[in-house]
Amino acid sequence: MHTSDWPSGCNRSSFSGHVCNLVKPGGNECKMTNWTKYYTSLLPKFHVTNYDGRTRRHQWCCSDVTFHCANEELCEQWIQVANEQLALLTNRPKSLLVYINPFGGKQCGKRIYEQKVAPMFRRASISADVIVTERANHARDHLKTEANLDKYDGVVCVGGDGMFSEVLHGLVTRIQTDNGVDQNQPDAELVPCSLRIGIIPAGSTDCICFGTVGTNDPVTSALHIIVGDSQPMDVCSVHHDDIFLRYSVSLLGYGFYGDVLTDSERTRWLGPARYDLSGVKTFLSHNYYEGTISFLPAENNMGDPRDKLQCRSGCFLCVDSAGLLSSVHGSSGWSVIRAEFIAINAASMSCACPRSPKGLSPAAHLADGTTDLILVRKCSRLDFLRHLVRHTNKGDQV
Ligand SMILES: Nc1ncnc2c1ncn2[C@@H]1O[C@H](COP(=O)(O)OP(=O)(O)OP(=O)(O)O)[C@@H](O)[C@H]1O
Repeated sequence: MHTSDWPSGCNRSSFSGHVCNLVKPGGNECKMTNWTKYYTSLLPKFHVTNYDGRTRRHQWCCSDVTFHCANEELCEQWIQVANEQLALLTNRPKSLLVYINPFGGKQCGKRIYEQKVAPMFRRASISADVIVTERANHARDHLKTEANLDKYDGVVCVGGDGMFSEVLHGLVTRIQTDNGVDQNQPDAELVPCSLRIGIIPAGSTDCICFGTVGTNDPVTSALHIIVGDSQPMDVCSVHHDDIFLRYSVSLLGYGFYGDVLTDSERTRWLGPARYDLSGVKTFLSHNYYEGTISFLPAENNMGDPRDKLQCRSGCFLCVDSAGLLSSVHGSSGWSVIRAEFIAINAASMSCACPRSPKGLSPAAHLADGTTDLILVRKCSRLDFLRHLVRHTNKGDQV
């Protein structure tokens, strides 16, 4: 609504903060003799749409609620109280640093942000500093060295899993460097990061967004960010000979999935279809790898790979993630498996995505301090194909 539509006598400065619009009475609704103010806000009034589709169940959309008031004074009071209540919601971000990958997925990141997300942030009075990345690792390097993190309540990445990974690496590395923690030490205790990372899905798979929110919808993600939702996640570090390699929050894949991802990078120009092509090529090559896996079996954890409930934002088990992490012990010692493997996978979350709506490990928890190890030993192509097909349509992958 433009300011020219406001009723005369209505002073814009008195309606600052999260109160978004005041609109003049009009249309069929307004038959009152006194002039009436209509107050439309982005108070946390949204509703879950009643789609039946399997990916649309978790979709949120904005809903405007109009309050009718008989006199101006009362209306002013409502607005004041609404603003006061909104100011009390300290978990809502006020200032965000946004990185957009213009080349992720179908190369729509910039448009998605400008057309769908930015207007919602504006309505919610969130200020955003936007950086459109100019090269791979631009966001990571900026966060590591340059970004003034004190200015922000959170960092948002507009892109896919690769962009999320960049932001995660940049942020975690910056916090450790600032606090003198050596990431090369596998048992170093990392300093937690107070900034939250939001994801606006604009990539090819968007597995981390899908696995946490339940849908890949930019509007839903923007609303989660606006209302200050947060979800802790297990972050797993990968080291080789006391050298830190990288962090992973979703799938750590050696063998089949590692080969698919490596091959798909060569055909990035194909967009999301590159995963299908690389998947077929890698499947036909039927490579297997000899290896030794050593792992500490988790004990006392409450989740089970055959649990029916999928862990999402707000999971009761993952609420106390720090407590869970310290209570998960492998007291019975290391287990060792030596074999020939087609795939060695460690899933720290379900790894659900639109192609595999339940994911590689449907019941994996987002923040229970454990990872689900999925080992596929050397087997026939047909058996491996059966295993792959199970990911796309079965709740029970075992
Ligand atoms: N401006 C840029 N030019 C080239 N590459 C970029 C740029 N910005 C980011 N990248 C890189 O592009 C890679 C892929 O980006 P992103 O994850 O957003 O999309 P995607 O790979 O299509 O989606 P997904 O990871 O969900 O499959 C990231 O690893 C990131 O480092």
